[in-house]
Amino acid sequence: MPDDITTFFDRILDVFSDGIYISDRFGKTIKVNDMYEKLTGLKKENLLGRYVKELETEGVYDIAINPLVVKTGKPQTSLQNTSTGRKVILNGHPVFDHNGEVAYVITFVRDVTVLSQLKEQVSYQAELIEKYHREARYLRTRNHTNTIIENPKMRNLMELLKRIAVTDSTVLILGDTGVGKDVFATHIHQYSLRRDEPFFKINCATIPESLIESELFGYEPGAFSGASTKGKPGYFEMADKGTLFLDEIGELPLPMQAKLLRVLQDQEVMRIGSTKVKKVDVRFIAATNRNLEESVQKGTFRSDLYYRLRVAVLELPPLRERKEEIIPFIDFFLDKFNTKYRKKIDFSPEVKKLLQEYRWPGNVREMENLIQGLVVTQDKAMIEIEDLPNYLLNNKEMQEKLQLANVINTEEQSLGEIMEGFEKSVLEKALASHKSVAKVAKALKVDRSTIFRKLKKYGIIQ
Ligand SMILES: Nc1ncnc2c1ncn2[C@@H]1O[C@H](COP(=O)(O)OP(=O)(O)OP(=O)(O)O)[C@@H](O)[C@H]1O
Repeated sequence: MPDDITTFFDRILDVFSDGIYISDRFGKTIKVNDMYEKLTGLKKENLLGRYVKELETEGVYDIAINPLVVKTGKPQTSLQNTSTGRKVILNGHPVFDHNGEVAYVITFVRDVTVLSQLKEQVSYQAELIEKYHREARYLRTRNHTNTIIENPKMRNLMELLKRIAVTDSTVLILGDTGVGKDVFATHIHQYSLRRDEPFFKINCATIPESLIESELFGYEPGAFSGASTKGKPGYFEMADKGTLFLDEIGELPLPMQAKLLRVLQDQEVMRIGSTKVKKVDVRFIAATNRNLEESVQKGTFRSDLYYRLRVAVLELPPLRERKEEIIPFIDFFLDKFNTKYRKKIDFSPEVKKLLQEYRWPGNVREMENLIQGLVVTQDKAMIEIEDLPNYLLNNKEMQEKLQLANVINTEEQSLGEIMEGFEKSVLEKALASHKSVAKVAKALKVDRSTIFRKLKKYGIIQ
């Protein structure tokens, strides 16, 4: 007996490479082709005669578009997750009766599991690229110095650094601007077990307050107006397995301090606009030139965060308190910039002496900039005091030190000559402030005739 048209119709449907699902205007399943079974893992006999709403309620699939097609009379598209874990794209079209009413809905179903996996992979790769971009950007801005100048005073600090580095604990680095907090943070990472993992730095003072949260936590696509449609991982996620250096932590706004504390404690982050919590494994190093204890008292820094951060503290003294490091630093930077600019410039002993006496309010950074400036701008082989920028010489304290530096010249003078020079400079200073021989004698507890004789001897009075 020849097959009837209905049987043929079924076979025709089975030829399609898309899944086909036909329901009537009430949502009752009328026809399902072979490909639909294959894509969804659902059997025809379990679907035919069943209502799509029922199937949706039972969780056979998560979304049905048929009711919307019936309601609007217009084609609809949607993404459906089937109970077998596949992702399919649905294209539902209305089929009208002679009254113009929707009689059937025919839905074409296409498997996009691979496509969506690819999409996920592409967005994962995009995140990786972003991460490497940021890392490269940071490395480019870093000075390529791996040297930490070590001398007996710094050795204790270096030993502490190495001991702390391997413990994986949070570190707080304290010190004035330019003392080398950044350099020390990098070294902690390099001496740690995470040395082959990423190292990121974020400066809490330079990121606008409104952006700090999204920079740290990242965001989901379209999480807020102005957010990228792709979404973005934050520094906490990007530094996963590695180290995150939070510079100028004292400038972090209070609401962010609370959120940071939670991350430090739980090692969990949630992107803005997401409901998913992500575990991260980050070692934190924080640095500040602020007195955090004072900030805690003033209420601008959370005490719980402060105590959580100060598990291990590295306190870097200002350069003026590390005097024995000044000459090694001068030699280090001279060598660095002479090599860089192909020059052979040196400093005279007087210049070196003067730089040892200088206060260095900008610490190592100030010295680095000074030496770079001199190497770049000077042509002579030996830099003398008069070649130094005025600000170094123009303050009273420096003038006095300079005077003293000129008095003490151990290379060419005997002890007697040095002492005489010193005595002369003390007497000049005393006479300038006390104005009379009698007062100088009284202040220095020496009789008047001795003072008078010495003032004459040194030519201070006639
Ligand atoms: N021990 C060191 N050896 C070599 N270079 C150093 C050392 N310490 C600091 N420097 C150099 O001095 C400059 C300032 O250092 P760094 O940026 O680490 O200071 P900082 O304390 O982090 O400053 P800020 O508080 O302003 O961020 C850098 O160019 C750095 O390379």
